[in-house]
Amino acid sequence: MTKLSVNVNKIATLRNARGGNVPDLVKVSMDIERFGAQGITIHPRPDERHIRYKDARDLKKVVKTEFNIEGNPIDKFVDLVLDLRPTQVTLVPDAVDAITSNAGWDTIKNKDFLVDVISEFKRNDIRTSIFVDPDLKMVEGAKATGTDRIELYTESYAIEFQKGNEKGILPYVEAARLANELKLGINAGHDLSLQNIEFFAKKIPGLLEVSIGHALISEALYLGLENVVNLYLDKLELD
Ligand SMILES: CC(=O)[C@@H](O)[C@H](O)COP(=O)(O)O
Ligand SMILES: NCC(=O)COP(=O)(O)O
Repeated sequence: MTKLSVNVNKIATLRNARGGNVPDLVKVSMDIERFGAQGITIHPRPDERHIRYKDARDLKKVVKTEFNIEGNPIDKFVDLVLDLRPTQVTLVPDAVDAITSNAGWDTIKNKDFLVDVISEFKRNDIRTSIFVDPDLKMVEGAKATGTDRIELYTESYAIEFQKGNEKGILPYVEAARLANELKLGINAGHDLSLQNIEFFAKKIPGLLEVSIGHALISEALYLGLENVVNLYLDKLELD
């Protein structure tokens, strides 16, 4: 079975828009676990525009399922992860000013760096995953870094699926087959949604975990809006 780890970055984005604590990230994360999700993912970025480093510390105290912290392993991030020891760290090579993650690692060019940082996390009993495009050379390169898992970067699959092109899955199937042969665990994420997740999970052999945030939180809004609008209307029916 594939585990669902919910990325709560967008809850923090909404909270930060007003400066208070609504919605309460810790409560929402605990509720998400209560509703059955098997993990909570956060991706603190250097500018802390959504998840703050303090959020990571607060969540560590309450998350009972798998806690996955994603990010570019700059010193500050590495220190945070070594201090909190989440279940899993996912290394993502994003630029400081990236709007969102937009590429996987070049696991060949960055091999020495990745070997160092991954071995440090593994010495501390933290499972490692690295974000990669569905490219066989990058999957082979990932194996050479010593990582436990890869996270397949699914944006191009999501774009192709949206256009009705199911063949967009093919590079992912090939990459997953190779990862299975190499005994690398397989995670996946980015732009997965209620529309495209079922086909992806059905086609990818050995898919261990998906982390989903942007679409899932948006879908929660859409699917909850009618209920909430009606709750307000009930309150306003005063006579
Ligand atoms: C690695 C990945 O694809 C996600 O972590 C994504 O980058 C979410 O980050 P944002 O919420 O900042 O877009
Ligand atoms: N690792 C991917 C992730 O955590 C969520 O990505 P997205 O669903 O917000 O695109």
